[in-house]
Amino acid sequence: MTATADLYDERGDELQSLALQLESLGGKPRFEGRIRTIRCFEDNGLVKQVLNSPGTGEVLVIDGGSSLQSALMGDLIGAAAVENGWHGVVIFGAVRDRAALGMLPIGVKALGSNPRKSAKTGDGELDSVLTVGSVVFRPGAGIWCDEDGILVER
Ligand SMILES: O=C([O-])CC(=O)C(=O)O
Repeated sequence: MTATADLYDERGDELQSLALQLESLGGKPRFEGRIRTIRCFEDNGLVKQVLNSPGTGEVLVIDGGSSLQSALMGDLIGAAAVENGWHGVVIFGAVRDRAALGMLPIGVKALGSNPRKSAKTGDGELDSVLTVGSVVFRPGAGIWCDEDGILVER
């Protein structure tokens, strides 16, 4: 994968760059793909459902309202995402099972972690346009993540 810094030098303002600092918590610090999105709040029913379905080459971006009160993904959902071909998950919220997630061959970026689980009613919105940290995440747009940060197609 091209480094995000080189990609930015090539494409410049065609790309949005996320200034918000997320932690890299998956086994793959570098990942890219097409965006799918979920908006939810302290409820990961929809996240569980989507990552248990085919996501070949895609990156799920989750706007969890930046809540760190409960985890939106752990090692079981992470393993399901690997099985289903997802390239990565970017979470504006928390995960749990940090140590296990770090061993999985998938990209995970998140604000942090909390061992407390989320509700599972399935409340939330699938594939809407998200705006987080001044970056617009459109379903189908390209996203590139590495140690330097996150770039998203406009
Ligand atoms: O089920 C959950 O809420 C998340 C979790 O712990 C896992 O994915 O292992």
